[in-house]
Amino acid sequence: MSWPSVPGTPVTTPYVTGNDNPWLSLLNWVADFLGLSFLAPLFQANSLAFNSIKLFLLGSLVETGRRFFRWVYERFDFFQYSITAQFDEGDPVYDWIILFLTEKKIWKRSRRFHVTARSSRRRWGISMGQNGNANHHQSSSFTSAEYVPTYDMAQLFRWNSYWTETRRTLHEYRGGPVYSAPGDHAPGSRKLFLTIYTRSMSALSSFVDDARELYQEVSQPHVIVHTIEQNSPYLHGQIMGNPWLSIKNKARRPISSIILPNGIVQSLVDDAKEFLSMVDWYSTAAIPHRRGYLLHGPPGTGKTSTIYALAGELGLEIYSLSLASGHVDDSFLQRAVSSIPNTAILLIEDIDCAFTSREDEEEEELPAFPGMGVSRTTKSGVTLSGLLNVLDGVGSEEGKLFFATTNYIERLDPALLRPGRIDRKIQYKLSTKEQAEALFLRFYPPSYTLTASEASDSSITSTDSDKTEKSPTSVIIQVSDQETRLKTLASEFSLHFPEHEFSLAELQGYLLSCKKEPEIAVAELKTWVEEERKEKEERTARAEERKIKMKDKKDIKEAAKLQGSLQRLGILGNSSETPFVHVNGISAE
Ligand SMILES: Nc1ncnc2c1ncn2[C@@H]1O[C@H](COP(=O)(O)OP(=O)(O)OP(=O)(O)O)[C@@H](O)[C@H]1O
Repeated sequence: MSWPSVPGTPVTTPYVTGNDNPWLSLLNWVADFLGLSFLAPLFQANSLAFNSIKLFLLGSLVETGRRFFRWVYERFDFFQYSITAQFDEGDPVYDWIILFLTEKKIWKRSRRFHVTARSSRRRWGISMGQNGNANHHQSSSFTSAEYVPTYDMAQLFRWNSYWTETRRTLHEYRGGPVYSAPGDHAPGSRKLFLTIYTRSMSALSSFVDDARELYQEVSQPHVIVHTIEQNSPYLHGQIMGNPWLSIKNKARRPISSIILPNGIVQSLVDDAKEFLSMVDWYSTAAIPHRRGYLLHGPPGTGKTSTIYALAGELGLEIYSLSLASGHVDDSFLQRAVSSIPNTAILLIEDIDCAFTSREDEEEEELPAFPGMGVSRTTKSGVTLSGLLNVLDGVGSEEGKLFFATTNYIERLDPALLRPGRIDRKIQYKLSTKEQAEALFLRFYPPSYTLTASEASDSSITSTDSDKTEKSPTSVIIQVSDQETRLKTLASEFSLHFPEHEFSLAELQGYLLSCKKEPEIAVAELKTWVEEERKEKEERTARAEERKIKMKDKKDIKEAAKLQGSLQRLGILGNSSETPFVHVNGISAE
């Protein structure tokens, strides 16, 4: 093969003619073309330079071809035979998919597991039975460990007759790669990639739908609570993204277990249900689709419990945020709220902690309710205007229920309380007699409670006669007798219970001390009340004492400041002549 000579270039005689070697001919021609014919002597057949250049050219050709095919593949649908989706941790869909993978036993080929003790934190792990069999969901075992597949290697499986592949990325954060289990707290974000080998987009959406349905089914007995951990790098602004990484499963609490007077709970449930069902009305009336509730009152009166029970009743997930941390600032709050999915509950507990005025700081040593002890003020990085912007902003719309709780409603700015931000305020009070009676009856269900004779016999060693089987009729008569007895005891209990003095949480604590013995609970109520009163009085006295001390310290500081100013102005003589400042027996120079 011979290559044409380049016009205008002197014809040189190649050191070796390329007649018998097309590569050599090509090289000589290229060298001539570029005016580098002086390199021709290097191009000898089988020389090192010749072979290297040949390899280089071959590699370049292959790489160019690969890039060209990739370019064509990416631009023309016809060649594409897979769909890849990315799911980011913190987003609810990520959880749906991880659960789905666990349920479909994709983990079976996994060779890496993150093993932890089982807790309320949700990880979608597998607990192994003694025989090595795996259960996917939370089993009742308290002690079992949880095996969470890391999904760090690509896993190929069949789903609905499609070949599907999943892979989780290894994320890097501060000097090194870190693997962590799904649903776990870890620095940095994790991503899950799902590839379905099909051209049909509907395959992906039905995969996600299947995963969502399974998630809803599995989550039903729980209320899911999303929180942000205190040491989260998201919180400290090191990483941007969805910060709701800590997820907890709480046992669902029936709404009927919340004991409040005057049908408050039912009216709250009706209100929230109506709100959720009126999306169209809100959009027609051009009103942002959100609703705010403030639950206020003494601690232990059931504010948080009401919100959790309501979330269970409505099937909503809770995104709970504390503004008390100094690390939460306006921009973080904005980011956190805007990454909450539509139709969810945003809960801010103890909202008063965020903004404490100077007067409040001085007042803070005073207990808000008798015997409550001193309140502590926590500084937050969130400003009132930052919070108002978030509540009014785009991220807070779209079916969001906003709940805030506080023990100090008087500390809240009126701007926060205006309708549109807080639409309903519900006051919680210390327990009434009716609440105490209802709690008593809830505490002693007839089937769990010892009959009077059993209670008195409980100390006697059991004999064979105890084990004699009772007929069903006698059991029914016993249970109904027991009910009557418990009702009588409950009304006696409420008769001796002092109204509006104790919270239901306090009463619950007392009843827990005599779990199965209602008679004892009634008999010892008076003693408990007296002891509690004494303790509360002591606590209040201590708080008062502390308050007086604080006030004195403040007065001394101010007096010393005034004295200094007077000295500087020459109104008082030098320090040796200066009288001491005395306040309540405490003195300062
Ligand atoms: N009204 C109530 N109905 C049923 N249980 C209640 C009620 N009030 C308190 N409890 C019980 O007392 C405990 C504490 O209640 P909860 O945390 O809801 O009080 P809270 O008002 O939110 O307190 P805090 O203001 O300190 O956050 C819970 O275990 C709950 O079961």
